[in-house]
Amino acid sequence: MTGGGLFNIGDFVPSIAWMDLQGIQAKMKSVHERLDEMIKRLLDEHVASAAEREGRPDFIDLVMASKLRDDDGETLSDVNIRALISMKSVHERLDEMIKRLLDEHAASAAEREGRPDFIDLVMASKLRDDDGETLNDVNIRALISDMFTAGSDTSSVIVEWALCEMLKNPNILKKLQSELDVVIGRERMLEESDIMNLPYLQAVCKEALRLHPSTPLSLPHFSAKSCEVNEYHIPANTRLLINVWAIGRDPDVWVRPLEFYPERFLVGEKAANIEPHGTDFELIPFGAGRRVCVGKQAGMIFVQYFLGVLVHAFDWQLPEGEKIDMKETPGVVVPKAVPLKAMVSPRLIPCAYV
Ligand code: HEM
Repeated sequence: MTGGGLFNIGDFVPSIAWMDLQGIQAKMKSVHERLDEMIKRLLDEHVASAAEREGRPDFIDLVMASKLRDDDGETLSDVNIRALISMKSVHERLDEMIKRLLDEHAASAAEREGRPDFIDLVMASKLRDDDGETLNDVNIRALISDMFTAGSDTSSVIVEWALCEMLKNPNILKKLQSELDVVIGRERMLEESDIMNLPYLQAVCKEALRLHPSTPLSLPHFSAKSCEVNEYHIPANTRLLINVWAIGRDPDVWVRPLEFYPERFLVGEKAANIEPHGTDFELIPFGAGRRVCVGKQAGMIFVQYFLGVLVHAFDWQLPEGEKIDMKETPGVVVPKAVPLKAMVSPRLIPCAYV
């Protein structure tokens, strides 16, 4: 999974792909060969134990049987079957984890009496079918799986970048902590409902998304047909990348573009009305248009909530002699090359942490 997300120059400049300059293709090939060997061994063991399953075929027996069937003219080859098993095992582990989470969630329903959370609402919608469409258990687990895969790293890298920017600019950190103290106080933790009363926290998060968008080249798009965009001709079947990172640093759009300056998003400033939801093209960390991130609202809440809690509940300091290295490391999501190391100390009353 990590290899699949690496930035492979050959994917973007196909004429030099054969050189495999970073050795990524060779590495991926060797990983696949090892996985394929392992699955071959598994399949051999499976064949050897066929007698034990007599009359109780499992998934692999059924897939193997389908290899022999070709009423629709399509059959699975040995390679297809091994690829299917490799993806299936990853999905099965994630699915098992989500099933356990849902069981735990159901067991603690009484504690949430009158305060339904996201899962309670999704589960309730399973029973509603006024528009003729309902979610089944598999749909719900897939939705939660999407939240884990598409929503975890994308949110956590922004929080880390924002903390680094603030540790480099302690006045911003102090200003944010004072806003949190005035609005929430020091006797309880931040709650999601506080976010709308915290304009400086919102501005800090937008500024982090501007300078450090989680997916700097968005996700690749593909032109099914040829089209014209802003007088540029885009041929059919072309892979398109949008440089969100460069748009966020464009000096024609942003005043002091390279500076971490959250105030630019406050009332009265030039960027006060710019929102990152895909309608203002100067700031599109979630993409825009038909394929805009479906989790953009959730993503904004995750980032604002996690950052807000961390900054409100703790004082942050760099260890003696530690310097922040702001280098990025390539990937679909761009984290810091050197993870942030910091020391935290509590700043709320002790019972607020329970
Ligand atoms: C700060 C957090 C997040 C960021 C920065 C982010 C960013 C993005 C971006 C740039 C895209 C591609 C948009 C395009 O193709 O133009 C995308 C797509 C997507 N995101 Fe997110 N995302 C975040 C959180 C989430 C969360 C929490 C979820 C799930 C609940 C999610 C689910 C998805 C899905 C399913 C797509 C594919 C949409 C499609 O192709 O139609 N994302 N995201």
